[in-house]
Amino acid sequence: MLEVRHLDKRFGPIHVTRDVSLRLEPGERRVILGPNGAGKTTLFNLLAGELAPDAGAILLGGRDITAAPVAERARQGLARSYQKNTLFDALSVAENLGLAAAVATGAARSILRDCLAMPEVRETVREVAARLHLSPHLDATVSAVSYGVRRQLEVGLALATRPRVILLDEPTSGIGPEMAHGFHHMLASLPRELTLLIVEHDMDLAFDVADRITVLNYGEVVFDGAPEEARNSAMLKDIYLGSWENA
Ligand SMILES: Nc1ncnc2c1ncn2[C@@H]1O[C@H](COP(=O)(O)OP(=O)(O)OP(=O)(O)O)[C@@H](O)[C@H]1O
Repeated sequence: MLEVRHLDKRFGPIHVTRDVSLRLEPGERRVILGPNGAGKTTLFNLLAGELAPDAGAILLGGRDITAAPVAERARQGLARSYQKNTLFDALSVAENLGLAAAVATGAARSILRDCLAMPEVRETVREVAARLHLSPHLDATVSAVSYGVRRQLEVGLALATRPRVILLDEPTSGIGPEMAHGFHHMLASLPRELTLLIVEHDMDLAFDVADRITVLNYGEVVFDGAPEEARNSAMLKDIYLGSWENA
């Protein structure tokens, strides 16, 4: 569903993405792990089209999207969520979801109210809210909801575009460990038509959702395998010294 071939990126002298290759099957839940500065966010930026690689190729559903702009990738079913806040604070949860759904279908009008007046948008909002446990918060203004709900909504915005593949950049960052596990179980329960690629900092959380784990270190894939293999890998224990022991 998503394939990365020999991707390479440098920022001046810093070699941030080194010959990265990945292959995600349809419906797969893949977690990218790696210590600070390993190149996880850069890889996401390359996949989403926010950065251009120096070499390598990206294929979505077999089609080469390496040179496709962000909007074109989105049209082809690639969505991403960000670590940073991308929500409209003054709008309600439903309006945020509605806007994402309407923009994705090309149905957005100049007046926001129109979005939620459209039955197909309302249906998407209802469905996404139910999947992400946001239904009780739909009418709340975003500025009034908790940090955890905001993070759920960030994922909701990506889901509302009805993508085939979602890239989630540390969806649980800043959330306490108990809520983070709940969040990951919620991600794990998303429909299998969706392929998920999740950057996660915490190995323990990765085990909640991952079918397969890829570990980046200094921009390079140093591990690609099943979660049980990751759990038993001496090399990964070294890379993650400390945080791994706590996992
Ligand atoms: N635009 C840029 N210009 C120069 N260097 C950059 C740029 N973006 C990232 N880097 C460097 O590339 C390396 C990888 O950064 P990146 O943010 O991709 O890592 P990460 O694995 O996502 O880290 P974290 O877990 O801290 O978010 C870092 O050394 C960073 O300083």
